[in-house]
Amino acid sequence: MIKDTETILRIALQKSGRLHDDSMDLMNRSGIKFNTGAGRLVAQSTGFPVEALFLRDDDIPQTVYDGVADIGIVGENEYAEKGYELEIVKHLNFGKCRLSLAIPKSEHYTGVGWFDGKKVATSYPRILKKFFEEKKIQAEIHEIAGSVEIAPGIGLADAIFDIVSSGSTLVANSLKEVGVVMYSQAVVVANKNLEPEKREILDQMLFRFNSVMASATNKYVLLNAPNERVKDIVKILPGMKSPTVLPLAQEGWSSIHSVISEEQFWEVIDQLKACGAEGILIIPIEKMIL
Ligand SMILES: Nc1ncnc2c1ncn2[C@@H]1O[C@H](COP(=O)(O)OP(=O)(O)OP(=O)(O)O)[C@@H](O)[C@H]1O
Ligand SMILES: O=P(O)(O)OC[C@H]1O[C@H](OP(=O)(O)OP(=O)(O)O)[C@H](O)[C@@H]1O
Ligand SMILES: [Mg+2]
Repeated sequence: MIKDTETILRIALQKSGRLHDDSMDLMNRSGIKFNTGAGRLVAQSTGFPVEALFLRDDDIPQTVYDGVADIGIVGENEYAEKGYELEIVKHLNFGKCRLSLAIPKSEHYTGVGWFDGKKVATSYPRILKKFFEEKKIQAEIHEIAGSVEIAPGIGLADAIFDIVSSGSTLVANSLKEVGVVMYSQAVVVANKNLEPEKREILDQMLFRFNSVMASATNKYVLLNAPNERVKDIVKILPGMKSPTVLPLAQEGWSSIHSVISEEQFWEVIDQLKACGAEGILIIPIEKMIL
């Protein structure tokens, strides 16, 4: 239970952009709602001791490091680029992308040595510098804040190092991806010296995040089967503990209930049907307490 305390946990969230909606959605589904108004940069939560600071994602790592915010939600790419030592307390499974090297489509790529003597435009100079040092590549790194993908086309650089997700930005700019340097997703980062009361609020928040995230990837399965096939079906459907088996009004038949990950479900559906399962229903789960 949340103690009657004055302590408030401050969380830095992206003000607008790729991570904003998913971050707010996760907080909302965790029962942490903010009384935000248009353009507000600070917002209190109703019913949970949390205050949000809405910032540009570039500023989140330092804000958490300095202790102005206690925790933050930011891409691993931005965290790695800024280089402040923070604790990654949770991977959030959204904002998934990679930081990649890309060159003009017409170029013949000969391996990482291609970059020797070349000029590479990026918003992630620190990560790229480290990568080139490790590979012993002498390249010029040209830092730009945005629209990196147009740099080769306008003669500003020979290549780029930028975020790739679907790859459509690269295709639209006649570039091709030639190497992935890091994979990234949104993470919760925390200041390394959180006081115990704040750590307790953080743990309660992470418990809620875990419940919400588990419910998103799991489904409740209901199906009917002849009694003599129940044993075989139970073997296929492990469930959280073990499936629930209830008698149907119709003699000789049972209803089987279980929880299964969506991925697993597509793998076992044919086996279930082969075992005589009928009337299979897949139902979304609102929250899942692990
Ligand atoms: N196409 C994408 N697919 C998935 N995740 C992405 C994509 N582009 C960016 N991200 C992730 O979202 C983060 C924020 O991206 P966004 O484009 O909103 O950044 P920004 O323009 O620097 O925003 P800000 O105005 O806050 O500085 C990135 O650092 C990365 O972790
Ligand atoms: O591989 P893709 O799916 O095309 O995604 C990659 C693009 O997504 C991001 O930009 P965003 O669309 O967020 O716009 P921005 O340049 O304004 O940040 C990123 O900076 C890339 O340009
Ligand atoms: Mg930014």
